[in-house]
Amino acid sequence: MADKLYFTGTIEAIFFSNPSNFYKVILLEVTDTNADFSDSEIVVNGIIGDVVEGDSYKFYGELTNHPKYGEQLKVTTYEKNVQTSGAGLVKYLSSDHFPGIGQKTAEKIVAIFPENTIDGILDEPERLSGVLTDVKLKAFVKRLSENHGMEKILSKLAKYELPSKINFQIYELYKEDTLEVIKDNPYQLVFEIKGIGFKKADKIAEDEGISATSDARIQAGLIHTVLTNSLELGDTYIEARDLLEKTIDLLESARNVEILPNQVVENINFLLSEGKLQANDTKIFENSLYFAEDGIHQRLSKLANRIGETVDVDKFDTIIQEVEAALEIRYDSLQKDAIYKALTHQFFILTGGPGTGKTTVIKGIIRAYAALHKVDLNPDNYTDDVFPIVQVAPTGRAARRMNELTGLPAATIHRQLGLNSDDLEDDFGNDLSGSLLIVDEFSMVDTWLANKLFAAIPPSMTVILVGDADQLPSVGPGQVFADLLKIPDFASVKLDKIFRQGEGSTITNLAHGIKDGQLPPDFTAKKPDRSYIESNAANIPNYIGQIASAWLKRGNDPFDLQVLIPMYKGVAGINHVNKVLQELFNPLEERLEFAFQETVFRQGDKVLHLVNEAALDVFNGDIGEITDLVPAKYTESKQDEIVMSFDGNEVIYPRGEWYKITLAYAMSIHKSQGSEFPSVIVPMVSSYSRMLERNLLYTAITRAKQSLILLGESNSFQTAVARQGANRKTYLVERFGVEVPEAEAHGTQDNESVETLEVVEELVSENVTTPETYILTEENITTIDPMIGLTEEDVAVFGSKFS
Ligand SMILES: Nc1ncnc2c1ncn2[C@@H]1O[C@H](COP(=O)(O)OP(=O)(O)OP(=O)(O)O)[C@@H](O)[C@H]1O
Repeated sequence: MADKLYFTGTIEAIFFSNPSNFYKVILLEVTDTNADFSDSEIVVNGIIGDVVEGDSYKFYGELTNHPKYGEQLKVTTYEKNVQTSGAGLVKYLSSDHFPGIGQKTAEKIVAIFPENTIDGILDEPERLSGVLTDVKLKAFVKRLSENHGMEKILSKLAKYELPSKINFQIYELYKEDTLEVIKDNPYQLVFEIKGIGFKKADKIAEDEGISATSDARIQAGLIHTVLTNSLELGDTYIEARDLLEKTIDLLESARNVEILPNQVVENINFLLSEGKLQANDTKIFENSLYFAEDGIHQRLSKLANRIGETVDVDKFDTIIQEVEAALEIRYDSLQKDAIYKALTHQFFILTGGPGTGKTTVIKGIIRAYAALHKVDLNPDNYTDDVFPIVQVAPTGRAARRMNELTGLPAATIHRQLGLNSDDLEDDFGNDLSGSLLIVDEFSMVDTWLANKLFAAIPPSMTVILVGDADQLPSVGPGQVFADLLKIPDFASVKLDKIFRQGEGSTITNLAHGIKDGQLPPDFTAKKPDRSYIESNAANIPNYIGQIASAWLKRGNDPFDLQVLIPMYKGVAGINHVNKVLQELFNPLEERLEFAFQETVFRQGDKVLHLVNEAALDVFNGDIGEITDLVPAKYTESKQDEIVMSFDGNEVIYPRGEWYKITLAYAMSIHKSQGSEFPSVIVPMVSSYSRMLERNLLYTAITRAKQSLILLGESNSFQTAVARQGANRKTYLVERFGVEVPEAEAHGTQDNESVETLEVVEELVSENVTTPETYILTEENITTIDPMIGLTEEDVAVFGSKFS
């Protein structure tokens, strides 16, 4: 094997340092290298620990050639380069690194450890007791291990072949105990280090000779199974029987060993007795989910038990008449009932499909509430006090829509609570202030977030949850909205009359049909606002390309056309369709583009934000536009940077943050929840297989505001409508003392979280045409198989409103 490529030298400057992941960009003055490299300096980048400017290091890695900045070293490992010669060592030990050690003392130290000086001191510091006082020796050894311990430990960690970023995380957590922890119980890593799963820890344990039937292994397998089961299926618990079976499966297949069920049961009991798992009868819960469900139960019980306001019927009638006059509308009796209940209960739930008047009712509730409580609805008049009406939604787009429709402030739940990150379990954020809370799109809120939200509600606040229970459940575990609707103690109204019908919308009717399990016989017929095109999976990208071309030809805004697809991979998957649409809507021309993983980003691209970033005011599901690409040499971060605008909010991400965005010409149906688009294309083909479910199709279709094209195989649409996703297993309803029929209480294995499937899909390579082999360019779009050519009429559905 060839020698590892290295560069030794002094750090001249640290250009960039990201404290959260140790990514650094460094300028190194080269003193030695085994590479064919003639410059005196090189830029070194990668995951690098605490290095000091002016000190000397040896970096190993590979040379990469940056088109603009030339050769750079991408670091895999590195070590501190301490001179081993006597004079160099004396100089080092008497340097500023070690206060209190002068040249004479340094010489004495080197005399005691002439060879392997640093390791020698660290291993046997007591040998220096004649040279340094106890106090000085302690301080010296501490400084020395701070300077060298990290590299030493990291170099030992290298044998486990974990990514260096994870090695740093491990070191950060355990410091000098790192190697001991890994040797004694590597399974601890599974629970404490993000990025280490059971299988990785198990591999380390095997290397360390830990028995495959050890209790530590079984316990780790159990906890892993309980949590992954919830993340994959969306359930908040697992039946003990299933836990036993799945854990034995995991433990036996990972290390080819027989695991005795009795031992697993003993360990379940042990974990329960230690409080590391929770149980209700035979239902076993991961701790955070158990306590979140319990928290929701306790908080809502208190809220719902509080007596609401009494409102005199005549007075209500007068108020409603005023509201109707102001909004120029006449509420029907169910809508009026909803407004009345909202005013007279501390906790109220409003549900209904698209176009049934949820927003219209919310507007009514706000106005009636303001009239009843003499609330000034002009937020500008509240300079000292908080505005009493708090509107929140789980996504940025949904919050913005609330704001547009009601004209009053609205924020994401994360922002309102001051939660900065998605994954800080214990971060409960701020308490809310105000007297009326309205939460829209509540079906998207998972068990964890619901608990945090309810925990923040002050006792006197009136709470209204709004949503559509027929949409997809939350991505995270639970089905809080659907569950709360089953609890008779809670006041709720289900709106079912479609009001949008009168406006010539057939999309709304189609959506209601699908929700009720019926695809109308005319679903393939051409309507003013929707059309249907039959296509197999392979032709989907071609059709989408043709529709998009026609869309452009008509002078429409590319951002108004949204493709919604259930899967990422495959020829008809999101990734491929995004490439097709990017080539069409935003071809490269003579401009710059930045490559990132499988994607390229260009100025003008439509991008989707994938995580919540409350500090920057961008959230999961937000759609933005790339407004500029700035090469590293012009940026302070010394990394390439992408500048984006999310509805006017400018966000700049250096390369290290690009995993938070992706192209958005096509996006997953899950990510589209809470958003609406003028025109939507929804493909459905049998290759989406298990994803085909009624609430998935329903959610996709209800995103379309003005026009919709259904594209695919009619039997796939039929399958989706027929397949009703099973209920998730949750214990929330029972906590309120409500009995749940057996059939409903048990979800089925089919109820696999689609989001998880999407993630799994990204990991498992499929035997399908890869996007690379199938990129459509502008030339070949026009030479698409004429058999599937679209007629003008086919695409007219998208043109009518603009032409
Ligand atoms: N009582 C009513 N009389 C007449 N029109 C109504 C009535 N209620 C609602 N509408 C109209 O129906 C349309 C849909 O109402 P709204 O937007 O409130 O429904 P929604 O349930 O919020 O729909 P979506 O969930 O699709 O946004 C609107 O144009 C609204 O003005």
